[in-house]
Amino acid sequence: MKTYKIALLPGDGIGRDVTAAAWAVLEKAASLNGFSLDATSYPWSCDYYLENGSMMPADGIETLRSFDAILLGAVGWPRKVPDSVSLHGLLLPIRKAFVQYANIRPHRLLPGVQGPLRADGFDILCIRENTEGEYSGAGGRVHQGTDNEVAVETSIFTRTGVERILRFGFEQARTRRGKLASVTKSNAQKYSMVFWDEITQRLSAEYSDVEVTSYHIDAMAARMVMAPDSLDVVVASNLFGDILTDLGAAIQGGLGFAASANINPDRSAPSMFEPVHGSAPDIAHLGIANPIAAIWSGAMMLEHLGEAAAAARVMAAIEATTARGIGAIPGKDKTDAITASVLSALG
Ligand SMILES: NC(=O)C1=CN([C@@H]2O[C@H](COP(=O)(O)OP(=O)(O)OC[C@H]3O[C@@H](n4cnc5c(N)ncnc54)[C@H](O)[C@@H]3O)[C@@H](O)[C@H]2O)C=CC1
Ligand SMILES: CC(=O)C(=O)O
Ligand SMILES: [K+]
Ligand SMILES: [Mn+2]
Repeated sequence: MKTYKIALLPGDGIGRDVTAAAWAVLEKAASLNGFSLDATSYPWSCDYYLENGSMMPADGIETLRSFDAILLGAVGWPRKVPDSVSLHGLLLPIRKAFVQYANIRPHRLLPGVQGPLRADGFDILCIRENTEGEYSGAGGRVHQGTDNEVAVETSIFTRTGVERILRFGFEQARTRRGKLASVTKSNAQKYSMVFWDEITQRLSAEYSDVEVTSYHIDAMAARMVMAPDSLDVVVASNLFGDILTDLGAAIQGGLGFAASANINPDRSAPSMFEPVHGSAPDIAHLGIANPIAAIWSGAMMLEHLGEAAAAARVMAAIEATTARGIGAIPGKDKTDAITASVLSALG
């Protein structure tokens, strides 16, 4: 039987609950579809940091490299470890080291889910640049603690990095409704964002079948709320994509529904699948985290592994669950009840 090796990184807070839920669903879907998933779980997290002084061991990246894919929950526990330390100690290094440059985040209303807008049929795909830009980690602080203190954080945009994410966006648009929205702020940021717009323009000639429009990030935020139907694929830098995808999550009914895939399109290293949300300290330990975002992310993992039928089975089970009203209203159903419903809907 075909077996895929999966690294599980449950992380912190609700990351642990939703990863367990997703794993139960994925294992059952695999067995129903005639393949198996072999999990190795790593405790890398803020607790691990408090015990060991780092978010993962020095050879953590090399350990992960041998897996077919990584399933992650969420990383961060700000009461004990600064978020800048936890993020730059685990999540961001994995995305960069494995060249997971395309962060794919689908936002659509599941059956039975009522978002805050009148946006029936809301269905967009955000493509977020995932390895450079505003999250490059280039910068520093000097004269700390004095009146002369300076903090500098430089966004890095490379031709390779911008071109490959835009090409990825154009390709995705081709498989959907043929529209690409490229998001910048090139009126105010006159170097990096003008550079991005120029590359968008140049590539548009190669993808003449795709209708491409450039928007400023502020106008895009309003458009996502006021005219979401006008959008199909949205491509943006690391920071802009991060913000827009929490907005997309809100429009689709909440962070508990928003899935994501950190993809290495060349398959030269493993890709990583995780919900858009974080560790949600405000609801951790209450057993009410919505596992649908994590389960959907797991379906994206199956699709990436080439198990399209199993992925479709998981999506159908999620949709059958929300269509029955289970998990459809944030906070109403327990994590376990939603998971049980998805499991039984698998068949
Ligand atoms: N990819 C990752 O691992 C991410 C990690 N983080 C980290 O997570 C921690 C908390 O960050 P926040 O800014 O509070 O964002 P968050 O996404 O954890 O929570 C924001 C709000 O959404 C709610 N929420 C999130 N997921 C939910 C779910 N599955 N079901 C129901 N409600 C849900 C939370 O209760 C909270 O009110 C921080 O340490 C942050 O750095 C944040 C975002 C992504
Ligand atoms: C870190 C974070 O907020 C994200 O990846 O969406
Ligand atoms: K996450
Ligand atoms: Mn985010």
